[in-house]
Amino acid sequence: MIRFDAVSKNYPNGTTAVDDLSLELAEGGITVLVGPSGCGKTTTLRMVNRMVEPTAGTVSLRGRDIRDVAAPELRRGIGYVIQHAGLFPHRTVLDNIATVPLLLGWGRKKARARAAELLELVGLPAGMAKRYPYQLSGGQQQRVGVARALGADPPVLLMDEPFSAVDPIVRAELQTELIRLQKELRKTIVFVTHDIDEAIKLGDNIAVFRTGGRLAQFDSPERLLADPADDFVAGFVGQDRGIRRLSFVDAAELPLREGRVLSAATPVARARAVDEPWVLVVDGDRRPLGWAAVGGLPDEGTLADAVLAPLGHTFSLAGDSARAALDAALLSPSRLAVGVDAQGKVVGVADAYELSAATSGPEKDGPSTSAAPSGEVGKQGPPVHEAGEKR
Ligand SMILES: Nc1ncnc2c1ncn2[C@@H]1O[C@H](COP(=O)(O)OP(=O)(O)OP(=O)(O)O)[C@@H](O)[C@H]1O
Repeated sequence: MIRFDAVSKNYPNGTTAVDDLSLELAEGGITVLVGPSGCGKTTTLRMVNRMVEPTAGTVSLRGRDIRDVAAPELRRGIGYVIQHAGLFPHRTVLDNIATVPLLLGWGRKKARARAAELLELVGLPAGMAKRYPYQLSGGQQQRVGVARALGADPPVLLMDEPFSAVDPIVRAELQTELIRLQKELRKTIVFVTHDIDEAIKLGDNIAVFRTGGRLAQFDSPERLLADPADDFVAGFVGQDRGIRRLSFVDAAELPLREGRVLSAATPVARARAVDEPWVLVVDGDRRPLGWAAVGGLPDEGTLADAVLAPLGHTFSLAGDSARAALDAALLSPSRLAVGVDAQGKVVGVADAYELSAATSGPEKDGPSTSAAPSGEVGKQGPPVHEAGEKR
């Protein structure tokens, strides 16, 4: 766990880069520092590995004041990834990745074996090992940068706008890759970005800074979207936060109706009795076949005789979010979304209005239950801000 206690950084020219920051970053989670240019994100990050020394206050790592640890020793436990990867141009990919193990005196063979392992871990083919950085794309270089930072398996990873220099598609791939890696590695990651969407996608917790190096809000992405602390945070989070909040609501929690789901063997008279403009027709196994417009049903027979409108997308109750459900409803001819279980069998349907009610989600003023890091907080000295707390 990384903790900032009343930390400030003032430069001799009078700039306050970070102003009285108290913050506790959860172990094994991704904390994103986000905010407009010049708000002190990089300075905050660099105070963790002593590239920048605070003017006031204390930074501690797992309960130990980092000033008590010699900088080289401290940095052995902290990987560092920067924009443009910062690879050594005259060294091969493999030697770049092996840099830290070699510095630690692992011996060439062991260091290279570790580097080959890491190359695979970050999703690059073994054939790239002998290339030089200029022979790689920007996205591949960033992957090598991540592999190099993981060289000595450090528990902490500092990432300073690592994906900012690549195009949006590669950037999305790298973000997904980082989420995959993190599931496996459980590092304590501090990630700087000025992109709120990246912050929301990656962060277990997000610290939003305002100009002048002041913390505006520290919260989980869900809470940030649901309850921004003030107009600055609301403006920074963006206009469509209502829709984006739905990404954090599990589709399994949505209210579904079963009455509008009828088997193909149902007589049309019974379908009319449902008194809804559309019914969903399913087969004997509850697999969806399509939509029947009740006004257009034949006079007699069963729903098997009806002309069905195409089903559109379904959403899965075993893994999708409410956002996928709302999308399915908006694209459906019936404006209803079809929820299926892991086997693809229909559980029920929900309309767009009911789905949008899911945005009323978590309580407005209570503390976050999903992401607040635990630990000894605020026992002495100034209050330390945990995720979920309003400033
Ligand atoms: N060595 C320095 N001397 C004087 N001022 C500095 C120094 N380093 C940073 N600053 C100032 O401190 C403030 C915070 O800088 P920092 O790089 O931490 O911001 P940032 O939020 O990471 O910005 P960006 O998103 O543009 O990278 C800025 O006003 C910057 O100009």
